[in-house]
Amino acid sequence: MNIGLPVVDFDAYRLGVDDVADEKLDVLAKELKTAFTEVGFVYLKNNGISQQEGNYSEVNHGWVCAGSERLNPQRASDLKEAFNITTLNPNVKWPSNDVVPDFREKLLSFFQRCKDLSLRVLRVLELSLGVAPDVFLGKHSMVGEEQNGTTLRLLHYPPVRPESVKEEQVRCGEHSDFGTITMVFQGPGGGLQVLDRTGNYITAPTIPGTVLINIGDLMQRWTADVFVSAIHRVLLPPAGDMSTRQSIAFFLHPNDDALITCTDGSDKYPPVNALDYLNERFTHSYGKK
Ligand SMILES: O=C(O)CCC(=O)C(=O)O
Ligand SMILES: [Fe+2]
Repeated sequence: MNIGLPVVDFDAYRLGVDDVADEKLDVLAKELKTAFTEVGFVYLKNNGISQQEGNYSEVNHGWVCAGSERLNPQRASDLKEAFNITTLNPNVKWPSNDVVPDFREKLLSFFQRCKDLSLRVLRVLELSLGVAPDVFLGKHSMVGEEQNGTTLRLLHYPPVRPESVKEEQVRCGEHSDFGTITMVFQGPGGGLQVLDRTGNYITAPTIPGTVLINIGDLMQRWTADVFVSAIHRVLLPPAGDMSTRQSIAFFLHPNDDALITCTDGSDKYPPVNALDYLNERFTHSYGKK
């Protein structure tokens, strides 16, 4: 299958592997650097998260509407709803266990797995750039706690009824992600498209057993544009296709109080507080301005 996006085999540093040889990490670092410099997206295979774990269908009941959001402010609101998990704190509100058995346990453990894998990726990215160890990891020390906005998001795109679609409305408007990196698990139908450097949208199909990882805007800024945060979107299904669409996204963010300074030592972008930066971006996409 020619998929147009790079695939990297993460087996050497998959979840559960504690002993990894430096040479193997170096190979991964080179591969991820190429992918994130040239495209901004990569499929990570043999990453340690099983297809079963990333299987959205087990958790597809009880999702709540997150209100209307438009990721491309030029368009009408995105045709989707979502359920967000931003904390591993057990004291937040969850759907009742009677209504959705195991929902909370499954999602908390999935959050933890996504956290672990994304921090592994960050370590490899530190290596790839030759920056001091901990430059990224040190600023992601509170993922899953109140002082860090990392979010696991269950996305549900309802069937599209042509008569109720507004002009220019799509499932997910053109946007780039805001944070550090994002991990995406798409349902079987795919649907995601990624803008490449030549200005064409390429299809990012679902590849079972992989997780799709992309760079967010804050990471692009942090690396002084070495890594690219690619625009992506989900259009409407073909006319007459009444299927729903589901996906899960894990948006990794730095700790709220992190000061983000270009890793190359330049002042291409002035230092910025992570929370200030992200709040500004969120305000924009919720149309609050
Ligand atoms: O639904 C998807 O596959 C991706 C959604 C997305 O890009 C986002 O919510 O940032
Ligand atoms: Fe996105």
